[in-house]
Amino acid sequence: MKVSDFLKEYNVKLLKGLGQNFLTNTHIAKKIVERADINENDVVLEIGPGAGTLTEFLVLTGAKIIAVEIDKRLKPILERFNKYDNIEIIFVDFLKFDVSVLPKGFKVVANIPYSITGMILKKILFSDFSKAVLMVQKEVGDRLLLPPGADRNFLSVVVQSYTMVRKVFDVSKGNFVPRPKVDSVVLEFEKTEDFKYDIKEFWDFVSKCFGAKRKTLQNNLKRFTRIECFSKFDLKKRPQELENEEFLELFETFKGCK
Ligand SMILES: C[S@@+](CC[C@H](N)C(=O)[O-])C[C@H]1O[C@@H](n2cnc3c(N)ncnc32)[C@H](O)[C@@H]1O
Repeated sequence: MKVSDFLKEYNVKLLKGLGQNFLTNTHIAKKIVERADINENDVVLEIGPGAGTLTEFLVLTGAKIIAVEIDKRLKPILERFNKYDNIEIIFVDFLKFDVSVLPKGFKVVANIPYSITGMILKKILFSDFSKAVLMVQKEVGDRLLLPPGADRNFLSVVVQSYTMVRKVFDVSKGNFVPRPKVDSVVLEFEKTEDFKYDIKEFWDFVSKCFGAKRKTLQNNLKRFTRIECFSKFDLKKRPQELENEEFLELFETFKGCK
């Protein structure tokens, strides 16, 4: 059955506030799932299965699928997966879901609700995931990939420092119901083994460095640390101009500066 048929049959009106633009193109869903390179020993988290377009392909991989959906109205539509024993659908707000119950190295595949992208990324990055294939709003995804000098934000720095992040493909508005105002992009994040810091501390540090993006590093740093420690850096630069490696050096210096 098509997504629109499910919605009609179960009389579900999609809610903008929950980012409910459901993917209708099954070729795209298949390609997203293939990109995650899933085998039957994997545990895969899906955030927001919606009407189950991605879930259909996830469940066929034979991996253990944990799908976390906030909207209980979708229960009757998702009940068709009850016939599989490798899927568990949990109706709860993902932001309140305890990801520590998932085994180390779990994967994430999701077309996420765009209004909470930052919070979802934070939760994934702070978890024991190994790889995530996520559809996000195109503008947000493209910004995550920006190199130094461009209009990037603290999330671009954190994500590029902590993971190998790559663009998979663009997805245009016409592939969803209802049709959203924005285009989308699928990104792949692979955790790198060589990041030697505490990701939570690094996230906090980079976010503070970008506190006032238009201001110099000096002006940002002096609000929360002793500026004398950073004499070897060019603090006249703005945070978005720094190379990722420079941010790591800056963080190293910050840690030694307390
Ligand atoms: C963009 S839709 C994607 C639906 C489906 N995966 C697809 O690709 O068609 C986002 C989904 O996330 C769900 N959602 C929104 N906020 C959520 C939250 N905090 N926790 C879990 N699911 C959420 C929505 O109800 C919706 O099903």
